[in-house]
Amino acid sequence: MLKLPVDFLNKYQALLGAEKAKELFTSLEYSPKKAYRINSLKWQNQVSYKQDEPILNVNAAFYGKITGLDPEWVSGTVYSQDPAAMFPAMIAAAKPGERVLDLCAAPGGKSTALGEQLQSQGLLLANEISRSRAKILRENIERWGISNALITNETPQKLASQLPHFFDKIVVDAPCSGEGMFRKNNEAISYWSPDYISFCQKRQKDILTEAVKMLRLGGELIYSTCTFAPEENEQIVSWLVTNFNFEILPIKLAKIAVDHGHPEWADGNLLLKNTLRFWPFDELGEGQFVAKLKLVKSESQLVKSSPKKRRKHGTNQNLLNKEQILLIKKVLEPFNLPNELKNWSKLGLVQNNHVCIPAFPEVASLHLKIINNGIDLGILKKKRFEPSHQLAMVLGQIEQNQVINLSKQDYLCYLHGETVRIDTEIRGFVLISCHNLIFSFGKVSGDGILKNFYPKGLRTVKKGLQND
Ligand SMILES: C[S@@+](CC[C@H](N)C(=O)[O-])C[C@H]1O[C@@H](n2cnc3c(N)ncnc32)[C@H](O)[C@@H]1O
Repeated sequence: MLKLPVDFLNKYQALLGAEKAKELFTSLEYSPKKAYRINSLKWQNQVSYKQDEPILNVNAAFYGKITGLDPEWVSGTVYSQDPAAMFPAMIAAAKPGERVLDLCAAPGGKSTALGEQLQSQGLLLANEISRSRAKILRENIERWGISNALITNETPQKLASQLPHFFDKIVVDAPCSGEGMFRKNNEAISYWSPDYISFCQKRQKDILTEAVKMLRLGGELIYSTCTFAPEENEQIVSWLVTNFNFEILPIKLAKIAVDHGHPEWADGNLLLKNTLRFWPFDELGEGQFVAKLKLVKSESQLVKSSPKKRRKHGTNQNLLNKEQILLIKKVLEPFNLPNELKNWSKLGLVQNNHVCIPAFPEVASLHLKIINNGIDLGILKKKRFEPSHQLAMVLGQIEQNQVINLSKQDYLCYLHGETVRIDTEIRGFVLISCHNLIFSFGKVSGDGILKNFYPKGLRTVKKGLQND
């Protein structure tokens, strides 16, 4: 049985009334319902998981449990996510060509969905303040096959100083007191106190103050948390409306009943009813709050509505020369290229022998900690080119011919970093799949040995294999 803090129990009894509060406390005792999304960027879309319980309103999302060793996950075909947490990105509804910022992005649940919505057109800036979490964010965005993401490891303040009025949409999935996580992660209970809620509220205001600076006039801000606390939800939205020129937009959901924001828990603004509240007792997932706001015009903001002119610096990045193009072409020739790769020879830039197609070329003149910019194509070595893991994941978006499909046994050995013996006429770089889901590059030598190109940092430990 969960040991909930007395202040927490009293607070929600007062807010919800005894009966609803009891429903809430009881629901926190149940196991969370697992769910996953299928990646529409990947052509296969063939997954072995059951798809008979869809999450209404969210594209290609279903209740069900997936595991991190399955080819579906390793190939970036599915992403495990709490069902309610799928809604903020769905509500953001990014359109191809837009500039979208996911300001608090790791591990990447929202970013992967936003990248999918953009369909490789426009820009997704996925930012994460924590270095270690930014690394996980990169892995997830890479696995998903997204080619137009700039991944940064910055504070909101630093980003805002470089990119004023720049984005069409900004998602702030804010760090919060995590009351919605209580049943998933009991540790969240130990952090809880009224003071912690105040601390979170202050941090949310700080983050949002910077987010607003980066939004263009008419742009949309999607604010979400996974907590129930009105201080971090309705009261934050009221604060945004009072201090900046925001309008709270209605959110339409079909065929499901969710609770709405409670004006009486903030300043009484009736438009707070436009916001959404997912409670665990709704059985739509963990706790989640979502608001969609539009930055409407005001005289003061009109003055500074265009992106800041940037000084040109030497970027130290060069276009590909003829010799480099030939080396890369030799490797890419056997593969079918998705649209965003078709102009690689013109768009590719080289820096310290690394070749990339930047999602945001101008970023070189900014002062930001960049984790990845667009597609890392690979690395130029002495008279040869070695393709990157990210390239394999982007190529996996469309049907390929130069593929070796491994048995489940060989697949598990490959994930562990072993070389595998295979019977094939193909030589050189190949895409590697299991259940026809592409998850890596490999290289076949003359004696039928498949050299392992699965990145060392992603390899599984032997223990995982034995348990399978
Ligand atoms: C709720 S999580 C984001 C989850 C993510 N959007 C997803 O869907 O996978 C909040 C993130 O905010 C980050 N964060 C913490 N403090 C922050 C701050 N002061 N400014 C910006 N981000 C912060 C945390 O490291 C964490 O990764």
